[in-house]
Amino acid sequence: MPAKKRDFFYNKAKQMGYRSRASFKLQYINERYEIIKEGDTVVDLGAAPGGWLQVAKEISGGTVIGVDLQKIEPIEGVTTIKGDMTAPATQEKIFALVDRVDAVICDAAPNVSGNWALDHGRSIDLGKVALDVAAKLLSPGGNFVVKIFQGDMYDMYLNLVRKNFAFVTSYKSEASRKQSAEIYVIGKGFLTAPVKKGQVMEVVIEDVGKSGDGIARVEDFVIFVKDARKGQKAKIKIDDVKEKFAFAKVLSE
Ligand SMILES: C[S@@+](CC[C@H](N)C(=O)[O-])C[C@H]1O[C@@H](n2cnc3c(N)ncnc32)[C@H](O)[C@@H]1O
Repeated sequence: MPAKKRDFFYNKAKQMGYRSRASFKLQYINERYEIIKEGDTVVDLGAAPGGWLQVAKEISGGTVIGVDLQKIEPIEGVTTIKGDMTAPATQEKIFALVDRVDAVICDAAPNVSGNWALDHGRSIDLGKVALDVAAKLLSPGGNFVVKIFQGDMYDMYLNLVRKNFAFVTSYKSEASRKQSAEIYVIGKGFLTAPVKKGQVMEVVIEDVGKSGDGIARVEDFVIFVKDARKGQKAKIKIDDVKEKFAFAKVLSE
């Protein structure tokens, strides 16, 4: 972006009380794709200094959580976590605050080394973590935005997102530098399994297969239940979820 235009966005952000030019990117994305709606719960990964958090809070007015390696100066009504989004301990802190969310947004960027292949790889790694966190947190139909530095793994990443969302597109905002290869991948309509790992639920065992595992169904979703009897009304705990299947154990009857 020419310096003049960059200054324009910088000054506009300052005038409007936004912490970064990046605020406008999320505004543009949301105007076009309605990622965040009023009342939504939103998790923002790589959120410092907080420009996206300010916009997310303005739009949703609901629960908004921001995570970053850097400390984020307080924003009214927004909860922040200082930590590495790739670390399980940080992710646990998010999961402890919210059960399901409507949108996961991620503008995280690796420290740029100048070696494009390396920076691209690191950006893809962050993008995969963001997708993983989104898959654990999003409600069915939830939305996702993630920044990626383009490169040869971009198509592979886009396909990963496609597997998880009903509608996937990409967007390069005007506020992004023209020559930069950063792009926002947008996923709408999270396709989720109706059960989650760790969930305890009651099911009726429809049948017992040759393996000895009982089969229960929730919507189109098949749950294999260890040591179950046909016709049994079983209280089960989901151990694992893989694509269209889950694996579970019967809890005490
Ligand atoms: C472009 S800035 C985000 C700007 C933000 N969207 C805004 O509007 O203010 C990218 C952020 O990603 C963060 N980041 C990079 N790697 C991270 C990681 N592993 N965990 C958490 N944050 C990370 C950086 O610290 C940096 O603050």
